[in-house]
Amino acid sequence: MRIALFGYGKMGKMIEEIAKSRNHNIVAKIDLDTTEIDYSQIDVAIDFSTPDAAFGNITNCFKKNIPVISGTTGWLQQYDEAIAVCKENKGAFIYASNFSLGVNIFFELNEYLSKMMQGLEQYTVHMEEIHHTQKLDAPSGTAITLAEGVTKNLDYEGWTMGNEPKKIPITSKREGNVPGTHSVTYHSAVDDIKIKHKAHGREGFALGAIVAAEWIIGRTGIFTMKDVLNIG
Ligand SMILES: NC(=O)C1=CN([C@@H]2O[C@H](COP(=O)(O)OP(=O)(O)OC[C@H]3O[C@@H](n4cnc5c(N)ncnc54)[C@H](O)[C@@H]3O)[C@@H](O)[C@H]2O)C=CC1
Ligand SMILES: O=C(O)C1=N[C@H](C(=O)O)C[C@H](O)C1
Repeated sequence: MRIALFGYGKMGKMIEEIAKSRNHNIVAKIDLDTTEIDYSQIDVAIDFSTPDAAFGNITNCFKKNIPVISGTTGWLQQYDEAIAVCKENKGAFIYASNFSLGVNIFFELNEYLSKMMQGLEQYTVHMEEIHHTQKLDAPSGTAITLAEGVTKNLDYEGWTMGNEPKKIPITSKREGNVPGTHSVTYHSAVDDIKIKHKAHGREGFALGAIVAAEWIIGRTGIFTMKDVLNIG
């Protein structure tokens, strides 16, 4: 597979390492200093860039009929617009707030637990995410996906980083080099029920993105990691 990396930062470099170990070719590393892109050499684009850059990178690829895997978080206010461009160009797209197998299992567990909590009014839910200090967005994309999973089953109206009624509170912490830790806690007067995922590094995110890129070749449409991993 001939892969173009949009964003050659921490994730771009990790994806390069894992892609090479699976015999793929990195044909372009696009970052801030890139002046020209030869789209004709690209089988699939993998975007781990920045909230400001993602939409342009992704939609330019759709216009060149290149399938896109996007892991960049913090740009989803433009998601629907990106989907429209993808459909116009009969493109292929996977966005995931988190590509790791472990977190995708955790997403399923979170939805299952929230279903079990239906009708148990004595419990309130809150979430915490901890990441490295260079992270640009808050809360994390993964925490937002977790909150969306809970609102499918419980009577909350979205999430808040403050203290708004009826919304799921999310606490974001930025510490050292933490790759990504997420927890969901149900609190009552007598106990807490807590589920937690802790990444030990970025390898899991990068491997998931490569597996998604391998999977999307030859397909047309908008997909999720559920389709790729066949879980849930
Ligand atoms: N979905 C997932 O599984 C994961 C998502 N992420 C997300 O991926 C994104 C990148 O994360 P990191 O690699 O840790 O960040 P990073 O800051 O190390 O790398 C981002 C790179 O994008 C570059 N960039 C800026 N403007 C660009 C443009 N116009 N075109 C191409 N590149 C451009 C920056 O110069 C930088 O090198 C973040 O949004 C992060 O939240 C990170 C890990 C896992
Ligand atoms: O910025 C990061 O590092 C990460 N971002 C993603 C997110 O916002 O959820 C995924 C992972 O937690 C690492």
